[in-house]
Amino acid sequence: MHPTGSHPGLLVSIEGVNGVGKDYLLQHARPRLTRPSRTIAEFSARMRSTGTPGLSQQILRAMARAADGDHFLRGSAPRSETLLLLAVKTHDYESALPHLLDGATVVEGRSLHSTAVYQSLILEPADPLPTARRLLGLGARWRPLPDTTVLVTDDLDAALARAEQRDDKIFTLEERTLHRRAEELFRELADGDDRIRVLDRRRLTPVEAAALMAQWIDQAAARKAAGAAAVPRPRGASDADEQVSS
Ligand SMILES: Nc1ncnc2c1ncn2[C@@H]1O[C@H](COP(=O)(O)OP(=O)(O)OP(=O)(O)O)[C@@H](O)[C@H]1O
Ligand SMILES: Cc1cn([C@H]2C[C@H](O)[C@@H](COP(=O)(O)O)O2)c(=O)[nH]c1=O
Repeated sequence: MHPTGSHPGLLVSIEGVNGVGKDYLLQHARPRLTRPSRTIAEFSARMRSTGTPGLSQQILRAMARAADGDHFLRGSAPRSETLLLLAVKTHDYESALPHLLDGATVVEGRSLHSTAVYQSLILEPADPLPTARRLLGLGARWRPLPDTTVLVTDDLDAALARAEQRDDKIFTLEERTLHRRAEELFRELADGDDRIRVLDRRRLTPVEAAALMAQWIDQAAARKAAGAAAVPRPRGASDADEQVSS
């Protein structure tokens, strides 16, 4: 199987370390978008949500239990955990596909780049970049990479302080180191990849940052619409999903 991503809608991901403002900026950017959009929630929001858990929530909750609350979902089986996280992101795409086929913009709060970054740091801490690229390639065999990615960056201490305040918890030194390395690795993956645009909050007010995010998504959607040929909706594509919200 080789997914081509040949759906008329735009698949966007928002990436970046905890507390950088992915969710905050997206909430302010979405009302500015000129096309209808849907969102796929970040992992933590999904694990908190109530109601009947769907497949991805069940996987994430099982992983959180096995990891005994570890912030990065680290249990004792990092390879299996990596495959499970790739399965979650594949399931997210399958859930979003009906909307993408209808031409909607779907915004993923974290996508395959997050899985590649965090899991490569866990699997190969001494030299994560080649593993991160391999994991992106592996994920892309099962679902397309996003058409465009907005990597949000900020002063790391400021970002982590916001996450700590929001969650009423303090990161350990080891967690802070992992966050710092994740920030570096996100940037390394962005270097030379024209599908990733870096939104540096240090140079922008929140209003400007949200406006720029909306502008980039609109531009990418317009490019995609100009190039996309209509594709038939596959038989059996389901409208029922639990994490894609309008
Ligand atoms: N410009 C801002 N002004 C005020 N509060 C902000 C701003 N940006 C972010 N915040 C707040 O900081 C906290 C972290 O932001 P947010 O939840 O958007 O980060 P995130 O990147 O989605 O993090 P995570 O990956 O941990 O979910 C939130 O409580 C959010 O409301
Ligand atoms: C996708 C993904 C995420 N993580 C980590 C990254 C974060 O620290 C947490 C969840 O954060 P959220 O933004 O609040 O949802 O999980 C990971 O370790 N592996 C992954 O594949």
